[in-house]
Amino acid sequence: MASHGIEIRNLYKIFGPNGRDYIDAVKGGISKSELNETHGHVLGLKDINISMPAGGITVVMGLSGSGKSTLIRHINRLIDPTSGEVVYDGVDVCQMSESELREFRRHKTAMVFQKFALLPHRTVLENTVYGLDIQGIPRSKSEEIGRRWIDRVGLTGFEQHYPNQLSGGMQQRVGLARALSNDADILLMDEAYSALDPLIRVDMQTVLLDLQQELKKTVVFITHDLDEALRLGDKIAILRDGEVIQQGSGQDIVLNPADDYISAFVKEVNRGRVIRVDTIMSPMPGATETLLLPKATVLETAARQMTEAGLQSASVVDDAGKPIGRIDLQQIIAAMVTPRSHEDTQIAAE
Ligand SMILES: Nc1ncnc2c1ncn2[C@@H]1O[C@H](COP(=O)(O)OP(=O)(O)OP(=O)(O)O)[C@@H](O)[C@H]1O
Repeated sequence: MASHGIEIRNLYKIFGPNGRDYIDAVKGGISKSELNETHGHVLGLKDINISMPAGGITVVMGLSGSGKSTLIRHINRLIDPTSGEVVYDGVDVCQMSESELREFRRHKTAMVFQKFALLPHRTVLENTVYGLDIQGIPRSKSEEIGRRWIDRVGLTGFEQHYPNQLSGGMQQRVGLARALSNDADILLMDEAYSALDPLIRVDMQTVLLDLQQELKKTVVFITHDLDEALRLGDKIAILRDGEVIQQGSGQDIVLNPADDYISAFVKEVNRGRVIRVDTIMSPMPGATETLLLPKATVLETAARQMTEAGLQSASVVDDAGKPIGRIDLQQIIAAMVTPRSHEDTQIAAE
């Protein structure tokens, strides 16, 4: 099944009985607090425009209350917009009839929740095939599908266990197996890993990245954690007070934060795990070095390989293996150090 992207266009959500009446005021720049205090309505989303690539992971990031859940719930229309479009495969989800929407939700989308939402009296296998049961797929067929996904998320041997016999990470694996078993193109993950312990969380990120290599679903992943966003996101959109304040690749965001708010977020990031060698190399056709690094290699990996090989420099090659540039350790170290902020420079000058 070919994946399709999701186009969010001019999406507004104003919570309250007469949301539409305040669209012009919101377009005119009324603040969230003024809309609430003066008119008793809550600005959920303001003019959201995001292209979510087919077969890629789009991460929506922001602090509590920034509008992440409101946004993801528009994609399967658990929330109706005040205005705007959510286009999937040429069709605006917001204009679908009840029956079209039911089909869309059932066959094109799957959700993974933070609290797993597993049924306590059902086994791992029964939970995994729950969606298939609802679709009326015969048990013999659904169990075959369910067992396959249980195996893919690393839970073989636990089919007959109940959720309370499993750790949090294992329960989330069941949540993922259940979501994958209906073969939906769109995977919606709302803070799916936020309740997990840090190491388990990184494990689950790896599970998703490994599966995604092959499945290439259109994934929308909500998080408030920048490290998670950078690890998972082919694209990241950062929300604040219902607005997108920056979107792009993790590297774009780390290298060119749009404002002080995002600068503060990215300050603590390990730049060596985000910045790629082709971003900082000196362009130079023709291999001059013995070590060849693929262009998407991140700086930390490049530095490790160069150090292990006892080399000061390497050639950077494109996807076809053709040399396109050269990089040395000095460049890598310079790029890995966070630039001084305006404040630091001022303190140093005093
Ligand atoms: N049904 C509702 N009625 C009124 N206001 C709402 C409703 N749902 C959400 N909001 C408001 O919309 C804004 C965005 O909320 P949302 O839950 O989408 O944020 P979030 O980024 O997902 O936060 P969190 O990380 O805490 O879940 C908040 O100000 C919230 O209070």
